[in-house]
Amino acid sequence: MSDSRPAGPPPPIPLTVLTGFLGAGKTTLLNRLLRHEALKDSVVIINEFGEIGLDHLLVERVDEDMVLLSAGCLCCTVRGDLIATLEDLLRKRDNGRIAPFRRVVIETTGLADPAPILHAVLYHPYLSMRYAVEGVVTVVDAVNGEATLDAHPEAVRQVAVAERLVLTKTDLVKDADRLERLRQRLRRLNPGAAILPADARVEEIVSGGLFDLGGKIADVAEWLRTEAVEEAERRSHAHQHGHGHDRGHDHGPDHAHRHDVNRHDERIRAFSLVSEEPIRQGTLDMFLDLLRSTQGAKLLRVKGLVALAEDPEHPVVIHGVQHVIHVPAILPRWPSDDRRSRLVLIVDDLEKETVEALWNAFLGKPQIDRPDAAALSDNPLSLRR
Ligand SMILES: Nc1nc2c(ncn2[C@@H]2O[C@H](COP(=O)(O)OP(=O)(O)OP(=O)(O)O)[C@@H](O)[C@H]2O)c(=O)[nH]1
Repeated sequence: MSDSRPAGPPPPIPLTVLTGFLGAGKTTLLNRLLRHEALKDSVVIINEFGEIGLDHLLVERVDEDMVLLSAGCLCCTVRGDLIATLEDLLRKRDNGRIAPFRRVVIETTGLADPAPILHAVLYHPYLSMRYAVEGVVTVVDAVNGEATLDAHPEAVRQVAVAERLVLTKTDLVKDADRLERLRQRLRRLNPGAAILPADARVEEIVSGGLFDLGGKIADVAEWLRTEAVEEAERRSHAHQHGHGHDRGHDHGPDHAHRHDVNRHDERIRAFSLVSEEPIRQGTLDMFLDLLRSTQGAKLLRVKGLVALAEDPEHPVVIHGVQHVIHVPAILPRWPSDDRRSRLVLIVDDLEKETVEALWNAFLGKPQIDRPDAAALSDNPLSLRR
């Protein structure tokens, strides 16, 4: 029997989460994004508490839950379950009841933690095949940003999990030092995220991630940004071991903050783990599994590019949020000459040494007074602090 349908699953649909604190400028940015050709056939999902002023955009009702935006995008409001909404969209798309949208943008409410939204997709066996979570874009208001970060841990987490940070309202801040202080704080919270101006090109804001608009692998090195994380680690390390003698150090306006461990964002840090040698699949799985099960709540974000010993030519992309670690893609080739396995972790109140000890133990790197991999797998609680 002949079957003319193309073999294999359809390419995954890129999904972007747009977040940012109340009034930061999410809707303003979204409106600009949706006017761009690249986002024309998008679906926008807005959760029920989102006070988004869509009236001027609406032209036509598609069904009771959806409206067609003038930009050629569909918009729906999540009243209940996000998973059900994402499934329903696929069903309607697959049976031709709605146009074959090319991207989903989820705009969260200002107080939302974006992690559960990423979980909903990454953890779901079917949705994780059909949607490609491209990442989180977090809008930060330059006027209120510092005060918001001080007062609201949700805002700190929104910054920490982002792939890209868009700084709005810089036109209202005349004090360049103040702006630089905010930028430095954002860089400390999430050194791997690009900080973009509010008028950045649309392609930079939505497509600098793991997947391009056609669902293909895009610039993974940019997505990972390990160099930025390593540089931030070096600076922080140099800072702790002598004041101001490293080249990157300055005693700028943020200096005093670095020693104030009571600030919520002092608990959040980013670091990288590197291996020069390819890693066996089983070892990687065990490491990630143990990390996830023992430290999941403290893992805000895990990203990585790993050379597997079984197939070193095709690096594996690791993508995780808290206790969910997902392997979305095996790349057809290395994105650059750097073929080291690299993991970038953004953690809340977790010491690098704890994770590094686990990593080294699994990779068989000898350490003083540390158990080896066998001891760890025999007693998975042995490294918990
Ligand atoms: N001056 C200036 N104003 C901006 C900028 N971006 C947004 N705004 C203004 O900030 C206000 C809030 O913007 P919104 O886009 O509604 O913010 P939001 O994050 O969607 O707000 P909520 O949905 O209530 O959380 C509006 O009055 C915007 O016009 C900017 O870059 N510069």
